[in-house]
Amino acid sequence: MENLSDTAAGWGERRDSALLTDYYEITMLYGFWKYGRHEQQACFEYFFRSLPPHNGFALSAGLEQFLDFLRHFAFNPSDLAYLGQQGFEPEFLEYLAHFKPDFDLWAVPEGSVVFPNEPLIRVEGPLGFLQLLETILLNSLNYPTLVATKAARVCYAAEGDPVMEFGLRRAQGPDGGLSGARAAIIGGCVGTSNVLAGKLYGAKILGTHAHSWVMSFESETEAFRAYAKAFPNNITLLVDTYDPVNSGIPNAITVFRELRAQGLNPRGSIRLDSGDLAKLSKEAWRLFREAGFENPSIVASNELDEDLIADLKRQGAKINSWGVGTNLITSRDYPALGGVYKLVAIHEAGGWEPRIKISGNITKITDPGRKRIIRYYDHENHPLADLLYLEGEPVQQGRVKAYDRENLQKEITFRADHYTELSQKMAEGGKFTVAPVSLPELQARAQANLTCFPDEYRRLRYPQTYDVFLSPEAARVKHTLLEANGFYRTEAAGKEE
Ligand SMILES: Nc1ncnc2c1ncn2[C@@H]1O[C@H](COP(=O)(O)OP(=O)(O)OP(=O)(O)O)[C@@H](O)[C@H]1O
Ligand SMILES: O=P(O)(O)OC[C@H]1O[C@H](OP(=O)(O)OP(=O)(O)O)[C@H](O)[C@@H]1O
Ligand SMILES: O=C(O)c1cccnc1
Repeated sequence: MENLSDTAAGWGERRDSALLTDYYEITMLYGFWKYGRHEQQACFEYFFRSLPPHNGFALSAGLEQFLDFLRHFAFNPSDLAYLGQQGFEPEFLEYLAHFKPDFDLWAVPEGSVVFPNEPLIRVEGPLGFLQLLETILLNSLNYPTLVATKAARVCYAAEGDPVMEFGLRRAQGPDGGLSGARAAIIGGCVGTSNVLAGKLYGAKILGTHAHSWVMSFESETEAFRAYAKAFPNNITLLVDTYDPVNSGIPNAITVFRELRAQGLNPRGSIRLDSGDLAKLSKEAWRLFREAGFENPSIVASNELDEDLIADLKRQGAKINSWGVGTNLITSRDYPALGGVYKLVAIHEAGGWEPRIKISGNITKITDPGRKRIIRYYDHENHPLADLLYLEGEPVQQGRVKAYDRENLQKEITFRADHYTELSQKMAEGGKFTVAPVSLPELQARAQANLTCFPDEYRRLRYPQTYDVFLSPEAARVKHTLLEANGFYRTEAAGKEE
């Protein structure tokens, strides 16, 4: 197996990633090619239908990984040989060998606050190629968006205290550990314990030490002293291997005092990883202050999540730094974002024709047409609502008329001060028109976007629902297609005579 490369996103450069797809994408591509339909222009959009429970928003992430995949997309000779063994004919393999991706792409930048049913990516190009993109696009976006969203909640609960991402050891495989760490940083974590994520993405690497370090020495003090000698300027001592109050904390204080006696100026930093974190942190705070350490750093870890952190805050815990692993990187309470990729328009002789997917479940009926997302704000720059406009439709200003996605009869009007467009054009004719953005910039962007939203959308329980509406033209087209597909027709009751 090849190693991950050391470029910004890494795994996109694997030479066999064109096969990282579901088999049916390739059989459909074959079918389109066989019937000469593969070059027909189509438009697909990526969106998710619902937020994780209790979430008022999501934070987009993973786009760079998808773009990296696209930048390197190619079928290599061994991929083609493998597909040949599966029975695909040589002419098809020849077509794949010279596959030149040609597409236009619009996307909401990473680190944006987004909501259900918004087209986070819109891609236009040959039907065959766009179909092939479905699986890898969903795979690239769904998980990072979930983890970035979770991280934003965890950091919100921590009220500005630094949160370190500690999840690699319990992540879903090496790639979960990597893309999860990247997403956690976008969501607000100050750094990660994942060293490769530091190298690949420029994430800050951070850490303390394990219980095994202490257990490997004859005494706890000896262990602390040895660690302090190796890293005199920056240590956090893990104090719960034996007995935090009677042993770990006093021994850590002894070692920090020794550093002081050597002329150093340690803040005094410990990690608590078990027991009653509120009670122990208060006790540690008191003992450090009595020993003349005015502002000790008290790190907590142990199966933390946003609810537990909020609860510890409520209890007045004297914790000022958090290490969060498993629950964040696995998004344990909601392990998959159900993002989907749907055909919304197809280019026929007369131009673009919108397409709709009908469902008995009204929330699953798609919004037809090639769309843009417009976010409206009030005069204090607080977002009011997002509207999905059709491409080419004029954007309303001032008094805005909008329609409920599921009940098109319902018209909503509101007054807006200004608006922004969320999606940006990122590729034209298969060529990328934007450069990758650094991880610190993505984190800063996410923070700025999040703080635009008032607390009621961000609180951890029963957040206010943010509205996503259809524009007048998007609603009209949806209504027309629903009508054409018999959606409003009701079956006559009773039997025919
Ligand atoms: N004050 C507190 N309020 C609420 N939850 C807490 C508090 N202190 C700790 N917890 C959480 O309770 C859970 C259980 O922690 P606890 O230390 O009892 O078990 P443990 O991990 O098995 O400990 P040990 O390693 O000593 O066996 C953890 O998720 C921990 O973060
Ligand atoms: O609880 P999480 O949120 O997943 O955070 C990471 C956990 O991983 C480590 O424990 P582990 O028992 O693996 O190793 P240790 O000996 O260093 O404690 C660490 O001490 C945390 O408890
Ligand atoms: O550095 C740490 O303290 C750390 C790293 C990974 C998992 N748990 C803790």
